Amino acid sequence: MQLKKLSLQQYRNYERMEFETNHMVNIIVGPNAQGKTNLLESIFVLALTKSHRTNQDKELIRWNAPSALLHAEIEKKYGPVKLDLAISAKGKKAKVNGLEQKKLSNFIGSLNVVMFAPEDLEIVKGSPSVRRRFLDMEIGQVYPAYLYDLSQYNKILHQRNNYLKQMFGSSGASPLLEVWNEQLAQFGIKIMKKRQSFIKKLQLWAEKIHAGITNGQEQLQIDYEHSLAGDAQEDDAVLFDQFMIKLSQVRDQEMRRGVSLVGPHRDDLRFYINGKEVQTFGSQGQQRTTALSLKLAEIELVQEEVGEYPLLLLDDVLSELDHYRQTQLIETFQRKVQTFITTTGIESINLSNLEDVSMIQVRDGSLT
Ligand SMILES: Nc1ncnc2c1ncn2[C@@H]1O[C@H](COP(=O)(O)OP(=O)(O)OP(=O)(O)O)[C@@H](O)[C@H]1O
Repeated sequence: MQLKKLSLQQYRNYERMEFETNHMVNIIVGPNAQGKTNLLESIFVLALTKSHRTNQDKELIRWNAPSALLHAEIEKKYGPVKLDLAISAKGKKAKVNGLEQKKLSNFIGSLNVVMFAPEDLEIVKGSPSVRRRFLDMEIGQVYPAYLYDLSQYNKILHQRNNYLKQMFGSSGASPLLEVWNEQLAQFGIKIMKKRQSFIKKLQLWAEKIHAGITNGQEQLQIDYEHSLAGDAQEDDAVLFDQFMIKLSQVRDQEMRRGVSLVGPHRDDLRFYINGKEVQTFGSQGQQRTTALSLKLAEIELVQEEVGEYPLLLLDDVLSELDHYRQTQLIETFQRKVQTFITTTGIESINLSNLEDVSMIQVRDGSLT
């Protein structure tokens, strides 16, 4: 798929902006704090209705403005698609080809993007919540129904935690807790199964791509860590039983602590290079390459699942890669994946291998 047109109104530092492109590689150049990341972020928001860098939607609206409007025209395999997203204090309104979508999950997936930004190093180095967010964002744009299950799970989890807090210190049977347990297990296993199958597919691509980037020197492995024993790909009935047994095992502990201790809200991912854990033993370069391999694997995975390549958004990361890795990246994707690259100076980018490039200058929320 290709982005042909993007217009923004009252979005971050853009009062009004229109941008058209027919190019596969689009380089967005400008000094710091001019709006380069804001522009990439707006494309990401049009894909997922959420920013990659904040959970606070109101930060996306230009200061002192009531709402932000985002519009994109995309060329897809089966024809053009127009997307509109309005963000205000009341919430979000989304339209596909002029038709309002009652559920945002019906809007998500119309545009697919893969963003690689400096903060993605946190997927490897940061806390488990960063990795869960990564999983949720990526799975959600390929299977929007996953987002519904996730929101149901989070609602049940929230209510169950409130109940555990009320029950704090008590012991004995609690029929209400049994009801929460069944619901938690029911939605919990849906999420775990989706995560497990996504990670298995991601692993296949990431391993291959990582070997390519490192000239065959490094083998990357991704492990899914979850609350239940064994493979989360088991039968629903088996997983349900395992979930319920685990809940009964931690019951006293949960009562004492007043929090839910079992379920996908405690999942994590582990990365290994040649058998050694990257988070603990990997160099800065290996951690960065691991994050890059994951993102590039996602591009292939989206293509496999959706039937079209997503857009690739590279926020200030190309200059961080050495010449060999820049060339690998560009040569792999430049003819098939429309790419948007931000940089403060084009001298840090190896332009010699690039084809079909457009250069856009950003100054204080305006493009030239
Ligand atoms: N809601 C908002 N309303 C108006 N301006 C905003 C809003 N949010 C952020 N900004 C402004 O946007 C600018 C930052 O833009 P952005 O993050 O896109 O910078 P950048 O060009 O990517 O810079 P860098 O090269 O430093 O990453 C800052 O000047 C910031 O004050």
